[in-house]
Amino acid sequence: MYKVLVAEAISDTGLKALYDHPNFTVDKIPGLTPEDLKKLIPEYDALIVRSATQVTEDILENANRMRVVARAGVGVDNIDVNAATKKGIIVINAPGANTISAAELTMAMMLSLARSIPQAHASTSEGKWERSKFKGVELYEKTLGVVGMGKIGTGVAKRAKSFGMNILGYDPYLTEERADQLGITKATLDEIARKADFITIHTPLIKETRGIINDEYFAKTKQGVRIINCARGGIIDEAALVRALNSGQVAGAALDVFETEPSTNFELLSHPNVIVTPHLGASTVEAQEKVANEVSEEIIDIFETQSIRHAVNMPQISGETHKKLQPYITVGEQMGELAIQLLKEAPDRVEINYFGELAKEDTDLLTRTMVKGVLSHHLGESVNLINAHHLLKDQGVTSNVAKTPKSKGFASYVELTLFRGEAKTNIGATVLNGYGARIVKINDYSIDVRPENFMLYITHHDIPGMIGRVGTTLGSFDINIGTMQVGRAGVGGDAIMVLTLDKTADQDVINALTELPGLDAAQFLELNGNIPVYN
Ligand SMILES: NC(=O)C1=CN([C@@H]2O[C@H](COP(=O)(O)OP(=O)(O)OC[C@H]3O[C@@H](n4cnc5c(N)ncnc54)[C@H](O)[C@@H]3O)[C@@H](O)[C@H]2O)C=CC1
Ligand SMILES: O=C(O)CCC(=O)C(=O)O
Repeated sequence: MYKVLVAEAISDTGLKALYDHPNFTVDKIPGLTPEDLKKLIPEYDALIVRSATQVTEDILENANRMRVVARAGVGVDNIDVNAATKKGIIVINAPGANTISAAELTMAMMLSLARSIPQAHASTSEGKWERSKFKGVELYEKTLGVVGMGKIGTGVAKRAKSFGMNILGYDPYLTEERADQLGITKATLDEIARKADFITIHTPLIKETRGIINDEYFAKTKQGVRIINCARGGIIDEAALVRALNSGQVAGAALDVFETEPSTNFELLSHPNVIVTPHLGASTVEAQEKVANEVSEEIIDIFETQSIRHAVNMPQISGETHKKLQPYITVGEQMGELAIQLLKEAPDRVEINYFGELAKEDTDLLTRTMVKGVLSHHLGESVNLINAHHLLKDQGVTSNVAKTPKSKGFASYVELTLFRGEAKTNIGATVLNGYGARIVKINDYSIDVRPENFMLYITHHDIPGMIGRVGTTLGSFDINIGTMQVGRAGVGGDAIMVLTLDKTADQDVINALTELPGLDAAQFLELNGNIPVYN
């Protein structure tokens, strides 16, 4: 049974997949104090939060069973992703599930700002009839600057276009082609300041965006600009915003998010030209069902099939790259497992060389897979694809990855070399079209082996009768040979034999083999075959 802690008010309908699953128990305990969460967390395999729970390093310190922290939403700034990575915990989110709700709230905020709807409502409900006080502006033919043209920014741009607005978009990833496609104009942040009547923020809160809208920026904006933030507090400097509102440089601000939440910045919250909501961007029935459903399904997949889709602390690769790497994933982990057994001790240096077509791809996932294979020999299940790089560094192992797009005998070829002082072992692999993955090099000998769970690695002299003697010896122990491959340096010289066996070979078998004339050493190799699947 996997235990999931839901630490916030998250849609039960969305969590249904988890509630109904026979392998999961769910405890929904919203409103835990940090101390209580820290006490409870060691019992759980997964944690689901929204934005109110701070998942800090201190809380994660005791999360020894935990494999997944799920953010039922987009922004993961309430989760210490680095601390999670160090502990090998996957952090997932639900990108896209609340895009429509956040975009619609932004439109509601913009219309409310343009027509002072909340202020007019407050006045009217007090019995006043202040028609001239609440004369607004149209959105039609106004310029909207969208800072951050990701999913929500794009959703806002599309909706604002239908109101007849001219859209300026700023995003480091926005291309001219994409802007043309959307019917908007690609702009800089300064161009938005100079030209926009409304500015809306849709970036994450990161080092680069913290305080990006500040005194200096307001000084460049059009007088009377209106500003909306339904992304994250802290992107707009609140003190600077109050100054700009007081001076009239900013005619109005609509804020769903704040530097600290719940906000106590009453100078801002109660400013007559400010509209505020308590972080409601994703608070719709639909978005809450979608985010909860998305993270529930993904948690089940991670535990049941090791399939990870939306990890924020994993390399994100395109579907196309994923398709090209997939055939190498299993053999990559096996290469690591074999190499560490052959080296017989922990490495102090790891080298990975990619050649040919593979070298043209983003191979980080495959590199992590190999490193995981190496490290799991000594570190067991505590190593995974999330913390593989981190643990390697932690163990004081240096690593180097080199890529040569020129092919090396095969269309694609990858070689893993482990070093320990003077000792070294290397394993090369490729994927043969239609035949699957093959180990094609071991310790500089050319070979052709399809890896299996039980293998035997023999070093010997290239003399007649060797293969027969090994076969007879294994037969005498009732061990069936699956495949047998021989590689040699030259006729009559040093050689290796790699066999796949139908069962394990114990020390008695190894002793019997090493007594054979011409046989130097025999080593039993085992693969665990704990191979993840990626969608
Ligand atoms: N108020 C609420 O309840 C909600 C708030 N959000 C917030 O909205 C943000 C955006 O969400 P999505 O659009 O789904 O994310 P997204 O990842 O699709 O888009 C973010 C965009 O910001 C861009 N960006 C990053 N740094 C930038 C910079 N310095 N200047 C300009 N653009 C920059 C990125 O390139 C990306 O295109 C989230 O990070 C989250 O914090 C999301 C959902 C609900
Ligand atoms: O859970 C929530 O309502 C907050 C949504 C949000 O801010 C996000 O998804 O980034």
